[in-house]
Amino acid sequence: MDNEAQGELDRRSKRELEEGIQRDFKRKMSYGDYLRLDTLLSAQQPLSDPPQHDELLFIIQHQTSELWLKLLIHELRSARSLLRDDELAPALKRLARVKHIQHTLTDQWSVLATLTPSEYAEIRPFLAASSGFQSAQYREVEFLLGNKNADMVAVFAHDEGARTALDALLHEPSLYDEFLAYLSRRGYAVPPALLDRDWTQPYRLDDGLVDVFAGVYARPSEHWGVYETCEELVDLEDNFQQWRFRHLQVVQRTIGQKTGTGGSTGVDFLRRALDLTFFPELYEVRTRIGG
Ligand code: HEM
Ligand SMILES: N[C@@H](CC(=O)c1ccccc1NC=O)C(=O)O
Repeated sequence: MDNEAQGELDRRSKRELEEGIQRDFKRKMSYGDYLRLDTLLSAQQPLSDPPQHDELLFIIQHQTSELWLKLLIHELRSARSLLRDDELAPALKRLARVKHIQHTLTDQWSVLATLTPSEYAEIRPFLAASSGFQSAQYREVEFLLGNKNADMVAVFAHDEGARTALDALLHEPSLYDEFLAYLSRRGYAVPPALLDRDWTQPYRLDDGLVDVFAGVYARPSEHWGVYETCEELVDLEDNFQQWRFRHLQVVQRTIGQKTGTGGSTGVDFLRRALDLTFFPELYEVRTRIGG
């Protein structure tokens, strides 16, 4: 083999590091420093005894979900505040990202679905009374989207930070409330009762608002930005329901009809969440379209 051929083989088996590549991080911030990986990667503390191989999967599935929920909250808060400032296009940009995060959250169920009922049964006793029902960030997302339920706040009495954050959101307008206020400022005939209501109460369908949306959907080209936002919101609700449904399927295949560690009936309780709707008028208007 000639030298050139030898060199080509070398290049294919090992990549030489370039001169300029940084190697000394004694006095410089490294990748791990910036991302606080020491903290992040020391937060997986399995409890099973004897150690169960699959507990790390269970922990990481939840921790990654909580990280994505953190970003969802960040984006939803920003979208809500942009709407408040009449910045519709930037708000829509935020919602586009929200939808991708939701897809990631839903797709990652397939990883946990590899956990068999027998494997999960080895971990479950160590979970005690803890449950995803106690996810503060999940409730924050629900509140931001408008699924207000004051009873949820008491679940966080043990965690002052979480309780305060959730209680604040309970008292604030949701993303949908801000959209309705935006519509009103733009001259749409949003019923006044929707613009000045008790934000802590669950949102209830309003026929007058269905009329407003019926006008938008009858002539999309005359209401393009609003029409587009309506459809983005429907995508968000659709995605949220897909997550709920995948959760339900994974719960069904791992614990069947068992009651939950959080104290609920389990699958039956979770199935009732599929009846919840964030934006009822945007679904109701569909029955009316096209006569
Ligand atoms: C083997 C996997 C899982 C099982 C068997 C399971 C089971 C359950 C059950 C039975 C409930 C009802 C509350 C209770 O009584 O405990 C519940 C609620 C919940 N779980 Fe899971 N879960 C699993 C994985 C996850 C994951 C990965 C997440 C992601 C963060 C999650 C988030 C939630 C949330 C947010 C609720 C509250 C839902 C609601 O209020 O409608 N769960 N889970
Ligand atoms: N509720 C689940 C337990 C559970 O899944 C869980 C427990 C601790 C931390 C997160 C959990 N995930 C979702 O509910 C069960 O009843 O098996």
